[in-house]
Amino acid sequence: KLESLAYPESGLQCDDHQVNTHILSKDPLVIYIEHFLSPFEADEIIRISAPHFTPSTTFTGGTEKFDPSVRNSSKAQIPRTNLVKCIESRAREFQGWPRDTFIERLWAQRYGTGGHYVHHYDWGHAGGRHSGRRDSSFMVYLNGGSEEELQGGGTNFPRLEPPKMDDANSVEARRWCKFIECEGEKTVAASKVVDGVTFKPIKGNAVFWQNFRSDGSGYEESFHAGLPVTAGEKYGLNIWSYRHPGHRPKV
Ligand SMILES: O=C(O)CCC(=O)C(=O)O
Ligand SMILES: [Fe+2]
Repeated sequence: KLESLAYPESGLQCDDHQVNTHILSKDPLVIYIEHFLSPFEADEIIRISAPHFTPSTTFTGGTEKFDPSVRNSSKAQIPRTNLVKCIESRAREFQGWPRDTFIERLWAQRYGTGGHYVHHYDWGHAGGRHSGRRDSSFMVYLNGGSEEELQGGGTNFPRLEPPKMDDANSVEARRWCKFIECEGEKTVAASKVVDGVTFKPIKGNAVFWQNFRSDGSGYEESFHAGLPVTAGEKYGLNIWSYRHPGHRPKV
């Protein structure tokens, strides 16, 4: 992991950027972020990633494998343009510039119809002889929001408790059902019904969550999946924050 960190650049100039945050859970911290990227930024990430896509792999017991039954998508390491560096910087700022924590080089992901990523943790190698850990994750949606463009492909957390909603007309339901799948929606019927909370892929929006407690133990609630895309194509952006106490960039 240490080889693939994107160190912040001093003197980087970025425009101010505003997001809307919706807290789904405080422990673990899980936040749905509206407008994490502007539509222009989302399009630009897709454009500069396009030449770099290769089949996605997974790691089991230290070996890299391509297994479409586990993860069926393509991934691209994104070139570090100024726009990308500003998004890295935004992701650090969002978390309060945590100590000893670095953004990993950004990856774009593309799922075709039928593409998916089964339930997993983003923990990577934690503990043992590895003293670093993938502390937090952002899943940023680069497209989606209309049925013509994309159906299915939500990000599901089976162990998170859905927000309390007394009825479909409550303040909570009217707020949340824009961003998570609610009972009776077509989107749920299109894939199979799954437990927990499923965030909708909507262009520019993101889900942020914490993978570890401060004592270093992993959150079981951070277990998640990219549900199958049932129509169209889905583009996502992964932003992982790697915490490694004592690590400093080489100068
Ligand atoms: O595509 C998604 O919604 C989730 C992707 C994911 O979990 C990952 O890339 O680690
Ligand atoms: Fe993941």
